[in-house]
Amino acid sequence: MVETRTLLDDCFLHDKERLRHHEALRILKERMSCIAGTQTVALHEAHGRTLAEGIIADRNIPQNDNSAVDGYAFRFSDHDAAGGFFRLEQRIAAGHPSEKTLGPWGAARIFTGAAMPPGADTIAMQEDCELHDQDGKAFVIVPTGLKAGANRRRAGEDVTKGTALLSPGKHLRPQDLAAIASTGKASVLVHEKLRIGIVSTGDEIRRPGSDLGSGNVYDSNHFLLRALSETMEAQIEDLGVLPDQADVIERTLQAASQRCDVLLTTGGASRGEEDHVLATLDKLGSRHMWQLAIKPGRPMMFGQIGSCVFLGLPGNPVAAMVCFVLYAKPVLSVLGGGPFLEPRRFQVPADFSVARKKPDRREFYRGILATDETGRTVARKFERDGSGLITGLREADGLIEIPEEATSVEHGSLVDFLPF
Ligand SMILES: Nc1nc2c(c(=O)[nH]1)N[C@H]1C(S)=C(S)[C@@H](COP(=O)(O)OP(=O)(O)OC[C@H]3O[C@@H](n4cnc5c(N)ncnc54)[C@H](O)[C@@H]3O)O[C@H]1N2
Ligand code: MOO
Repeated sequence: MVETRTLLDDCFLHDKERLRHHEALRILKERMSCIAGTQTVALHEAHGRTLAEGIIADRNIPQNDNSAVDGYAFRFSDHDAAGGFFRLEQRIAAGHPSEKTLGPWGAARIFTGAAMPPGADTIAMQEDCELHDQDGKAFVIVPTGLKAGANRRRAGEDVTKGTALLSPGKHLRPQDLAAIASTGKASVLVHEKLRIGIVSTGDEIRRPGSDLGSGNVYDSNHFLLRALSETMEAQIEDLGVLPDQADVIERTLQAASQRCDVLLTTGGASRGEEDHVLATLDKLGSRHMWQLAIKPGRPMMFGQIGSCVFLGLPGNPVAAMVCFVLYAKPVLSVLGGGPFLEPRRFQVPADFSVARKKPDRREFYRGILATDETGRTVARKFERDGSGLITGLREADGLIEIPEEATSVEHGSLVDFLPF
């Protein structure tokens, strides 16, 4: 009798037993810590780097009370008695503070950013004032209706002395550099860049610029992963395209693991006998995780060869990018001294529906943000699901995340959107 066998044609049949997304994150969080050293760099070289020291303001910012406008500074309590008629006594430009206290009913010509003279507390904008000359003396007529303290920027109103501005682990953005500069620091302690070796695998893979024979595919993943890694301030080592040969893969990964902090591979993560990356990781090091209950990206693997962290991403480009965003990026951030940088999520109404989704796995669709007829921001789904379709990645603004328990998506229901 011929035995019938249930087809495993749907390779996601066993998602119940697979490691779930949140468990994978827990394992990664538990096992990861900073491995990057530190170095001091000039502030202009610190953009995108990971801060390795805390930044505390050791002075008030701004340092002095100063004017927010070009105009006339006066003592508010003088206004009514003077009938708004002030003697012009001083002229104060930015960078040229005055030590002279305003006399009674006195005013100072003042410019934006200039320190307030002692005694003054309020500034009238020049457009609201009138100049008057009497017996060769200059006066300014200040209108009524201003509030005490108008147009004055207080010392320390941005930051008061002693405030902690930035903590270690911060990925420095342009506005963070502005904040550091405002404290007077010219250099900053940051973490060294991680050395990341990037490997493509597969006999069919060719580098752009070379001829494409029948059955060949250009190496998109190298450029995808390289650029994604560079957003994490990495020092990239291009380990090229390795053939589907166990001995070559073994030799290359073994040697690279001694030089690199992290190895990022793509392809060969699955179970086929031509998929040698998994076997090599098992042989040379240890595997901490493989096969996740997600789509795409299921064959993602994580382990180590010696002290080198190993991130084995699937060969399909969409799966490679999804795995990078979900797992590799937070890991690289932690290794480099930063936080576990999970993607941000916000909820948007779905401008699509899915009649049937398999339970027990988390799915990530390529999502496009659009505006519907009522002006609301909604998420559209790139209509095709294939994990090899770079077009979906190119058109997408981010990923739409559908949780394990969902079995369908209704049009108009709120879905999580993870912007790229
Ligand atoms: N029998 C099964 N087959 C497959 C399974 C499975 O469970 N059972 N899983 C599928 C899933 S899901 C994925 S994802 C892929 C992952 O496979 P690998 O990581 O082993 O990747 P490859 O087989 O080497 O390649 C898959 C696909 O991607 C193309 N590729 C590979 N590298 C690149 C590159 N650098 N640039 C552009 N494209 C690349 C490759 O040509 C293949 O088409 O396995 C499924 N199969
Ligand atoms: O996990 Mo694979 O990602 O779908 O093609």
